[in-house]
Parts: sequence; C-alpha cells; structure tokens
Amino acid sequence: MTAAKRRAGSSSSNSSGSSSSSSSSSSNGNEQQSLQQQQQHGQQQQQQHQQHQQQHQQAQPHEYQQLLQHPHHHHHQHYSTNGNSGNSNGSNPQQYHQRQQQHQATLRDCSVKLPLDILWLPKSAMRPAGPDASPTDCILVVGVSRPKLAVVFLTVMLISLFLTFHVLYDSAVYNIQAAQAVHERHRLSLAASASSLASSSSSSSGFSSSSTGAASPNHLPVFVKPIPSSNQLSHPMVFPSSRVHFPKTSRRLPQALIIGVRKCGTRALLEMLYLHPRIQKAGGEVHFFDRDENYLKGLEWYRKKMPHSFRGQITIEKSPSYFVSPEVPERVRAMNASIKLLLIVREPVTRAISDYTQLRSHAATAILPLAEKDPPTPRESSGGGAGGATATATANAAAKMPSQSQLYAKLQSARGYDNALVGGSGAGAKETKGSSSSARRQLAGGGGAAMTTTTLSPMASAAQMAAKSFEELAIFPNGTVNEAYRPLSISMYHVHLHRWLEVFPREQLLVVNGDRLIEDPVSQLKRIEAFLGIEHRVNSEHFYFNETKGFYCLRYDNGDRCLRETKGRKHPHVDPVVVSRLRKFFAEYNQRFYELVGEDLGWPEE
Ligand SMILES: Nc1ncnc2c1ncn2[C@@H]1O[C@H](COP(=O)(O)OS(=O)(=O)O)[C@@H](OP(=O)(O)O)[C@H]1O
Repeated sequence: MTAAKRRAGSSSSNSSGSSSSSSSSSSNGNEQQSLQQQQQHGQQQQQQHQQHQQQHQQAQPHEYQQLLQHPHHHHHQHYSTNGNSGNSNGSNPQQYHQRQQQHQATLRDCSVKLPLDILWLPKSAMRPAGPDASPTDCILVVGVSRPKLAVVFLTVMLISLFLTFHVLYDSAVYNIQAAQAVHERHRLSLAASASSLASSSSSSSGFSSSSTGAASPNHLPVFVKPIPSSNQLSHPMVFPSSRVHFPKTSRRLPQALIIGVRKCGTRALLEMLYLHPRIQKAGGEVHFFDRDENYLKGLEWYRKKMPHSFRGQITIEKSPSYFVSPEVPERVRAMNASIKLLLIVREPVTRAISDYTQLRSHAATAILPLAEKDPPTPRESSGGGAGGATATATANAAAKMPSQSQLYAKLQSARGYDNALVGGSGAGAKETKGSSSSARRQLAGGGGAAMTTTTLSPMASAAQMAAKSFEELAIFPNGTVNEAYRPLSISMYHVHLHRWLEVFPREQLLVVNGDRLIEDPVSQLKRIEAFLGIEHRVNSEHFYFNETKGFYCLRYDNGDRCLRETKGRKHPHVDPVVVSRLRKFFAEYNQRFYELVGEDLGWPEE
C-alpha cells in the first residue's frame, strides 16, 4: 500500500515536471511555435503512453484479467510488481516468486485487520485507453472487505458528527437564552425600581436588599435580584458559577404549586426553595387557575408565563388564592394529576391579623392620592365617580403620583381579595365578577348582622377600611365572631383543604408550618426537599438573621437579600381579649384541620 502511494507520488511529480518543461518552452518561442511544440509534445506523450500500455499488457496480461475478475487479489500483485518489477525482472524468478508470496501473505494479514482496502490503479485499467488518456491518470478504488464493520464504522462517525453539531447548536441557543435572561432581569430591575418610587404596594413581592447597607427599617429599597455584571451572573440556577451547565432550557408547566395560604409565608417559601439548584420559580403570581379570564387563555398561555428551566429542574408557581378558590383543584388536576402541592399555614389568628394589616395598608395607599385628586371618569374606573375629591393638588404632585386608574385597580384588588371568596355566605363563598357591593361590605366590616347595604364610593370604602380596627371588623358589637369577615374565613383551613383532598390524594400535598419557617427555615426546607424528591442542598449557610427586619434573610453567592418591606410588616396591636376570643373560636376548626392533615400543629386555643 505504501509503495503504491509512493508510486502515485512519483507519477504525479513526473507529470508536473513535464508540464513545467512545456511552460518553459512556451515562454521561449512565439505563440504558434509553442502551440506546435505543445501539440508535438502531446502526441509524443500519447505515443509513449500507448507503447507503455502495450508493453505493460504484454508483460503482465494476466494481471488485468485478474483485476477485472478479482480486484483484491490483483491489487496485491499489482503492488508487488510495480514496487519491485525493475529488480525482480532482472533477478532469479524463484526468488521473485518467493518475495511475491511473502508480500501477499503480509498484505493478506493487513486486509484481514482493516475493513477497507484502498487500491491505487491507472485509470486505463478501468476503461479502454483513449487518445486523451495519460499514464499519470489514476483512479482510487475503495473496496469494502468487511461491509458490516464498515457500516458500524461509518455509523459511529455519522453519530459523532451529529453530536458535535448538536452540542454546538445547543451552546449557541444557551448563549442566546442567557443573554435574553440578563436583558429581562435588567428590565425587571428597572421596572421594580420605578414602581418602588411610585408606591410601596406588595402585589407580587420580591426582595429588599440588605447588601446595599443603607436600608432603613421603615424604607427598605425594593430589590429584584441585582443586575448582573458581564462576568458575574446572579441567577443561582441559570448561571451557576460552580454548577453543571445543561445545554437545553425550555418553559415547562409547573411540576409543583404553592397553593397558599395567603400571608403565611408563600413568598418566603418560594424564594427559599429557589436557593436550590433544582428549582425554578415563576416570578409573579400568575393566577391561572383561579381567574377565569386567565384560565380561558389555555395551558400554552400559562406555560409561557413559566421561567426557562433545564431538564431535571422543578418549576414552581405560587398563587396563594388557589387554596380558597373552589374551582381550582379540579383545574389543577386537569393539567397534571400527579402535581405536588405545597400548602403553607400559620396560626390562624396571626394570619388573619397579617391579612388585615395588608388590606389596611392597601386601602391607606389608595386613599391618600384619591383624596387629593378629582374622582376618575367612568372610563377610568368601574368603581363609580362619587367622592370628596378636591381640586387642590398641584400639577407637580399629581405628576409624581400613580394614575387614577392605577390607584383604583389597586383598591379593587384590595377589595377583590385576589378574586377569592368574600362576605356574607361564609368560608366557601366565591366572589362573582362585578359584585362590588359585596366587596364594599367586606371593606366595611363583612357580612352578618352588622352588614351595611349602603353603596359607598371607592374612596369612602377605602376610608372605612383604613379607619376600622381589626377588633371592630372581627367581632360584632354583641361579641360574636364575624365569620364572614374574610381574613377570618380564609383562616378556616379545613373548609378549603377539604375540597383539595377530594381531588388529590393526601400524599401529594405537603403542609408546611409557616411559623416554623420564620424561626427555622432549614428544617422546613429539608422536609420540602424530601417531598419534592430533590437532594438536600439548602442549609444554614444560605441564611442569616437580620436584626433590623426581625426575619431570616437569604444569602447568595453575590450578596445578601431580605424579602421586601411588605413581608414582615409590623402588625397593629390587637386587644388580647379579642385574640383570645378568636383563638377559642378557631380551636374547633383547627382540630378538624389537624385531622385532615394527620398532624397536630399545636396552635394555641386561647
Ligand atoms: N424570611 C421572611 N422574611 C419576611 N417575611 C417572612 C419570612 N418568612 C416568613 N415570612 C412571613 O411571610 C408573610 C407574608 O406571607 P406571604 O408571602 O404569603 O404574603 S402574600 O399572601 O403573598 O401577600 C409575612 O407576614 P407579615 O409578617 O404579616 O408581613 C411574614 O411573616
């Protein structure tokens, strides 16, 4: 084989040598002369070639016959004859045949080992020699001596090529997605900063940053994870500094849901879980299952609201009002019957007070600018236009404030309670769209005996809401508990949980103790990791206790974060007699809840 190649090399160098001599002659004479010379030269070459072929065929006619009949065998002879014919022709024919046999034996050995045979032949061997054929024209014949092995060999090569291409493609896609994620985070960060200037509302909370250092307890700056620098990307999952990079991400429907309960630490739970490299979270509350207008948009709409995740990661969404919305369990099951459900609960009275604190805060935020501006036109708000607006606000102040429609939307959401149940018909009731009078009743103190039927303007409603104390709203003057008061009815956990357990098996739902999550997050997270089937990764190094905030804050590679100021609000003082009264009231409900979940959470009964 090597000798055959050498032969081919020398043939080609002869060929180039002759072409260079022809070019030198053309440069010496005129064009016609050189043309004639070239023609003569060509004819000479043809004659030489024909002579050479005739000699060759005469000397070894049987080789060409063998070639046509048995090219592999011919190859061996051709190789040995061409490699040694000069010497062998002049030597002892016996020695020649011995050498021939040795060569053939060696080549047979090689052909056994290699699946491919490469045969280097003059082209003339494959077709009748024509006038234009040159002795230097050769043809490379590749024969397959072991076809099965060759097929395997080619398949492996093709697969390798495909995989290489695939990896390159994936890494390109990954880079594009990474760039988009950075851009998106940058956008969110700017939006969060803008909204924090406009208002301190807490619709879908993020973080406040303690890493900025200057945060005062009363006005912590709003924080949505920091804008990453080009070489320091903050997302602990998508851009891990010391984590494995998986090539492909896509938006996936959630495999786990935090279904509630409102004000029990749903945000804290989600952010803490997000410390785990196997968890991805939907940024805001999507309200897919509890809002008809979203649900009708379909699962594809919902999926697009989900973050990009790698294969093997778990996407989690939280919308606390899922827990109290009657139609949600069935809808969730229709999406994924084996979804894992996380329910975080707190001691019911504390939860109710927290709920009241948030509602009052929303009402207060809404009421101030409303009092300083004209009431909105009907086009701006569905909430009616009456109200004691004054025209004293300066244009400057107005420019800094959120728009009327924004404020009314906020107020609506405070009244609408995230579209979950309200008022007079107890814990299982559901708000019907546009039932603003029932919402107003809620703001004014709930249903029951003390329920007012007066139609109130949004501002008046908000004013009432902000003015009434928790005690007034929770307990009627006659001393009975206002069960229809929504912060209380949501705390009747067993009523809502019952609906879920009619649809999902108990083992698909994990009850997280929200009070313990505040005091000892790691122990609760361990349980959740086990429930979700992911390795234990979130530990005490991920947390530090922030004295100013009075809560654990989260520790990332690139800084420390506390939840924003709407999480961990200071609660108003509530008369201990009322607290005790409510705890007694809830004792029976709590027992039923313990029975449902199979665990005594030990909430105080007075
Ligand atoms: N680490 C940490 N930091 C701050 N806040 C924490 C934390 N862990 C739990 N919590 C408690 O979370 C309560 C808010 O609950 P939610 O996030 O479910 O509220 S919401 O329904 O989404 O509005 C919030 O309730 P309030 O204290 O009444 O504000 C907190 O008590």
